[in-house]
Amino acid sequence: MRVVGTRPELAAARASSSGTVAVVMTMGALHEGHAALLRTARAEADTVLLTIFVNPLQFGPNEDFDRYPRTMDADLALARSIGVDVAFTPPREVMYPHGEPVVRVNPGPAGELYEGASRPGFFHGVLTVVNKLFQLTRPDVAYFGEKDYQQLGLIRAMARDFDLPIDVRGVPTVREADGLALSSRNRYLAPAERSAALTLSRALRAGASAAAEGADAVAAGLAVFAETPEVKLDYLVLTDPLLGPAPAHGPARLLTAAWVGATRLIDNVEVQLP
Ligand SMILES: Nc1ncnc2c1ncn2[C@@H]1O[C@H](COP(=O)(O)OP(=O)(O)OP(=O)(O)O)[C@@H](O)[C@H]1O
Ligand SMILES: CC(C)(CO)[C@@H](O)C(=O)[O-]
Ligand code: BAL
Repeated sequence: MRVVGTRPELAAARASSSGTVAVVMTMGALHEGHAALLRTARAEADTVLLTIFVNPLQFGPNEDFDRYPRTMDADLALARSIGVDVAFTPPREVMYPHGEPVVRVNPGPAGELYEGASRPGFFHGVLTVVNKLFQLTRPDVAYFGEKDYQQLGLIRAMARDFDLPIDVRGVPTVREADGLALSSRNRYLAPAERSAALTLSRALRAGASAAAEGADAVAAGLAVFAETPEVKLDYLVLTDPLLGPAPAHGPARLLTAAWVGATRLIDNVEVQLP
């Protein structure tokens, strides 16, 4: 595996890549969710490129940029064990050589909902860095997790609307045995918070079961949140698979975000409306 941190090194590594090139973008602190993306890429593409960059542009002024976990040595060891070909680990000056970008990708109205409503500017920051990393890595295919479902949808929309010749593929959410969606931010949780964090996946499962029986998915999920008042619900919404209004029948998506102590977690599940 080649580890590169500059644009010329990345360009050289990219130029010598053969066949289908896949990219997996991350902010590091890799876990089995990231590993699933990398293994899928390894199985489906000839060259696998991993990017590790904690993007300051997508963090609000009071968010956790400074304390975001950074575990580079372990990340590179995991990537090596999966057979990643190139790891791009740019410092901030390499990604943003001219300082804060003046022009940013506008995520449109869907970027103002849910995560965008709670984290103003979040999707502008995400799509801007994803667009830059697409330009720098020029992949044929890119893998993103369904755990960040709204992010996946907006990246797909950006690829379509900006005519990017990139196949954006979603990978199902990897969970702990008890249902908690893996997330780098889980490592912030104290033991009691780790138990309370199960409220998110329990509420989503309750919502999905209720919906399958023709009952109200959101009401069923809210009932679960009500049992754990120490978990502060941000949103619990039923949408169509493209994040539009919930359909009357067929596939839908139930999305949630909540605060467990000082840690904000998100999760979502597919729901079938009879
Ligand atoms: N549990 C998971 N299952 C599948 N994909 C995941 C999972 N967690 C993260 N990913 C995906 O990995 C990629 C990189 O995500 P990121 O580095 O932000 O990790 P994260 O665990 O989501 O971190 P955070 O806790 O900061 O949200 C994204 O495409 C994200 O959707
Ligand atoms: C896509 C991403 C790497 C952009 O910084 C980030 O939002 C993430 O890790 O999901
Ligand atoms: N996992 C998406 C990136 C973020 O929450 O900042």
